[in-house]
Amino acid sequence: MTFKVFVDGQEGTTGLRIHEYLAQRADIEVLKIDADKRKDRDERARLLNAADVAFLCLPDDASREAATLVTNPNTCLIDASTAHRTAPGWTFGLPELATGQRDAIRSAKRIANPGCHASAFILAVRPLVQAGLLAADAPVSATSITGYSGGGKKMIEQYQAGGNPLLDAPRPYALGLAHKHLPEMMAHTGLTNAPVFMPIVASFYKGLTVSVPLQLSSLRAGTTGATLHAALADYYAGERFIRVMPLSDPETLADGFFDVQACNDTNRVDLFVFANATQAIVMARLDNLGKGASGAAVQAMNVHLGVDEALGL
Ligand SMILES: NC(=O)C1=CN([C@@H]2O[C@H](COP(=O)(O)OP(=O)(O)OC[C@H]3O[C@@H](n4cnc5c(N)ncnc54)[C@H](OP(=O)(O)O)[C@@H]3O)[C@@H](O)[C@H]2O)C=CC1
Ligand SMILES: CC(=O)N[C@@H](CCC(=O)OP(=O)(O)O)C(=O)O
Repeated sequence: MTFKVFVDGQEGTTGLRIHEYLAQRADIEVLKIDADKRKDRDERARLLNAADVAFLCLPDDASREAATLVTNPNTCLIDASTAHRTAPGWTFGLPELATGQRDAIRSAKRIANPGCHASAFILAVRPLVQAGLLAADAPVSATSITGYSGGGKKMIEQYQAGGNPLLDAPRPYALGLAHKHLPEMMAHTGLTNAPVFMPIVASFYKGLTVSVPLQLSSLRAGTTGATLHAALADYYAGERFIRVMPLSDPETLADGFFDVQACNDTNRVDLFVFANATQAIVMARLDNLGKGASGAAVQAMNVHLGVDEALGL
């Protein structure tokens, strides 16, 4: 059986990466739009409605517009943008989120995929809230170190043009404390307060790690690093794309330093707990263009179509 797939935004960073995944597949027929028509509303509408699955790899407004163009009840939209991640009628495209999420993705026709920072944060924190180790109203903070491809074509051009010494150093941003991923981070972890979240973009292409610092005394009485680690290991037992790394293991570091790029070119998320007697840091590492975007979108398509979730990478 062959499935027809259209990528709206095929020339963008996420769209191009999805095409690379799809090119390896014998079960997918890619519907291509002519280069000069890629922003033509009628032609996009025609292809969106001809597709079994259409990926939206577009800015938020264009994604919202694309959703209004679909009249074919068979077309399943998988939106990589921020537009629909907490919108009613849309299913969150993170199969590992909770029991039942795969079934929800399988039956949904509107799937909103998580943001890259949000994927890492949610996968690290939700099991701790669900196990009752971290109170839903706890004050949580997080940082994220990300490669510049997370900023899409414009940011990639800036970094690759060279000549701007400001781009040589890591740059914290979203210091208005209102990053666009906060609503999905709250909605899908169960946290009732927005985390204090500071992302940092640095001069490397891709790779991302979210770190969540925790005082053990602020967690459920008696919680240790081992308790946190066991909660994550239990939650993700059997998940092919999630690896819970050994507790506080120096072997997972390179000469004592954490490697933010070690999940690149995979669809994997590595979860870490580093702890001492009083404190812990929970970390989640992924490829922002893999499990953070394009890999996750193809995985959601596979779950929806009921085909093997393997991505061939
Ligand atoms: N990069 C990443 O790591 C991640 C990105 N995302 C999200 O995925 C979406 C796409 O991001 P990304 O690929 O990085 O962005 P890019 O800027 O690299 O690509 C967006 C593409 O959409 C095209 N486009 C813009 N408006 C329209 C329109 N009206 N009709 C058709 N095409 C249009 C652009 O055209 P043109 O080439 O002319 O500019 C561009 O090719 C965004 O919402 C982003 O937030 C999600 C997770 C991670
Ligand atoms: C470096 C950088 O700018 N990264 C982007 C997130 C990329 C991502 O996950 O995308 P969407 O939520 O847009 O889909 C940011 O922090 O806004």
